[in-house]
Amino acid sequence: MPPFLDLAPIRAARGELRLPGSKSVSIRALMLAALADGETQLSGLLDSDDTRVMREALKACGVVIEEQGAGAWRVRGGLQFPKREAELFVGNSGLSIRTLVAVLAFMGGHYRLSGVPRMHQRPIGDLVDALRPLGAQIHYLQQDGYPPLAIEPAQGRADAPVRVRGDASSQFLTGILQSAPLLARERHLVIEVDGELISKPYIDLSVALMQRFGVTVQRDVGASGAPRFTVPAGARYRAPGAFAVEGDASSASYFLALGALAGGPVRVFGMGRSSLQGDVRFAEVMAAMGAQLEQGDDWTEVRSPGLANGFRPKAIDADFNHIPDAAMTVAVVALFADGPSVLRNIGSWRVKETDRIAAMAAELTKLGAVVDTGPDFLRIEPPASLRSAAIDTYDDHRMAMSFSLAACGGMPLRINEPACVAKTFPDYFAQLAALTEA
Ligand SMILES: O=C(O)C1=C[C@@H](OP(=O)(O)O)[C@@H](O)[C@H](O)C1
Ligand SMILES: C=C(OP(=O)(O)O)C(=O)O
Repeated sequence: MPPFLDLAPIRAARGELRLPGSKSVSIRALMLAALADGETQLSGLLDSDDTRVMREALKACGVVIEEQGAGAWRVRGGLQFPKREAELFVGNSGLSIRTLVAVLAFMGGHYRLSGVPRMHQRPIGDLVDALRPLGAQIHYLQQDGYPPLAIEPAQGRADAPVRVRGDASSQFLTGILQSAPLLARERHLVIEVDGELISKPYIDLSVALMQRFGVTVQRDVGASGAPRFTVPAGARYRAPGAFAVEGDASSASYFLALGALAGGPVRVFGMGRSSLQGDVRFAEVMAAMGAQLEQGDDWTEVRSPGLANGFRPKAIDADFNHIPDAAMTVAVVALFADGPSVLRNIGSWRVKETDRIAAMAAELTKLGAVVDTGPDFLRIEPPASLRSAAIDTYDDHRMAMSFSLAACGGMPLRINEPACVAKTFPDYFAQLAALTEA
């Protein structure tokens, strides 16, 4: 891809799209299939940078993963990975490194995990701190609390409940949950969250997928009032035979927003009422902002009169902790709203692909918005009319995808370094072009 992409003003958009597979479901399904007794036939798996690093990491651990056609992979699993020594590169996939570390800590081998420079600035200390009392031998290779890491075989184990913090990322808890069958061999495993838990729907997704692979997680509330999870002794993953990955609800958000801004109707297939991902709730945000929404089990459609016909989204002031990824799309839709919008409780944005609060504020400002930020919020006052700008993307796929929607503002727009969309949606711009009229 060239170093920049010039987008013509988008006057109208309509049509249908089959969504790429969900990143969150694909990466979970690869890990669970790798740990499950038997063979799993995965279909609809996302093919992108994030899923490739996960697949390659598991293969480097000796797991047999074979491609059988587009999105179709056969995984031969087992509770022990065959290779006990491996160097793993995880790019900038937070979900991959956090779930790999929790599992590999109890595999009895020697592993090293590293990523791109930004990955080495993304925190992992809360996960390591939770695993060490269980005997995990995890060493920081550069800076305490951050990758790269070295893992040695675990030694000894306290028989106490696992305590994990969940206020920087929910992925630490997801990692420990997924590794539970390695830890609950003789006794129940109890995991308690210390303090606040963010991004909760991703935990619901983890528990739902573990169930699909044969492990039931009991949920209740511990003595301190914090969420508590129990996995029974002897729990083992069983390959479900076939497993179909649903469409990506975060990727859907760009097209649903397109339907809202450019009129639509835009219908996405692969995500609807029966989806497991929390980001399906982005569709409700479009409805709250004044667009019309229709949904079936496996599809979602958004339409509106369109900006070109005088439609203005209603401003919104809400807590977006439950949909941190799709909330970036809301921030760009807010550029066109009938008043200032506030996105609250999005502090986790600061430690993702980039500092997303700072990046979002800088680029929205280039387009003419007046933006205010705090540790965990973003306030966006829309401009009377948008200025043309060259948008920097900070190697963040969601910066590139969400800002492409600003082209609905009637002016040309440049997206710098558009190739970063390869993290979760390699052909995003081709799909966008297919639905839009300049
Ligand atoms: O578990 C998951 O699949 C994810 C959890 C979220 O991260 P945090 O829990 O760090 O907010 C989300 O931003 C990420 O893209 C995917
Ligand atoms: C934050 C994201 O991913 P991860 O944490 O898995 O790198 C994302 O996809 O927006």
